[in-house]
Amino acid sequence: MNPSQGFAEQLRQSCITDWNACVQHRFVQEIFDGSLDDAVLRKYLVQDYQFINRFVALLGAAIASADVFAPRVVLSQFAGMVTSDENTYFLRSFDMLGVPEEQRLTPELTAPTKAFQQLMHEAAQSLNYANCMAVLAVAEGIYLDWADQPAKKHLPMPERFEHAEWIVLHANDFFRGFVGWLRGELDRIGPTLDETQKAEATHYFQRAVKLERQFFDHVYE
Ligand SMILES: Cc1ncc(CO)c(N)n1
Repeated sequence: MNPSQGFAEQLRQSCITDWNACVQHRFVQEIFDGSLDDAVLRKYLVQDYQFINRFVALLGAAIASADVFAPRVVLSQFAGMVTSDENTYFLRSFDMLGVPEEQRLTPELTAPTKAFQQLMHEAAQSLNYANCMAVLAVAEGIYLDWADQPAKKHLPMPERFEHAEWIVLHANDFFRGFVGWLRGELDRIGPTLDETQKAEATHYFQRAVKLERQFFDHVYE
């Protein structure tokens, strides 16, 4: 690892192949050009709603384990967005795609969804701020990087809200600010960690990046 980079960028560089595979994924190409198959989108959203469930619990653990008040405020405001605008996006998309109640609440979980839930559960249970922030920085950092990429900036938005809104939820000033803040927090806490804690947070980060890639891949299987 290159110590002249901050902790956040060192972590990202340590899994750059999988990170970039997510940013350039077929799912991303197809959501931007509106060609995403409804069956693929439906599988993705049904599984992702179960991801979000644990993700909000992980935000709670990060709020609980933060060292000072300021990060609790930022994380709480982000939790507010996920449980309002983002939650209603899922519900409106489920309505549009005709997803029944049982698929919204208790679908059969796929292997990547289960593994991601397990990872977030472990990070939350550790009640260790660095571990929680490592997983959050992956989940939100990859989503910012695919949704907000310069190459896509001048494309017209896809027509359907199920496509367009999923992009805009991850490419707006609030989200940019939040992800920049997450990266800054990792840079702030990285140098305070001993080698054991640093290795643990790194492991969480790397597992999360692998799972992000598997999650995108598996909606096409
Ligand atoms: C799998 C996955 N990773 C990250 C995000 C962004 O919150 C999401 N919605 N789903």
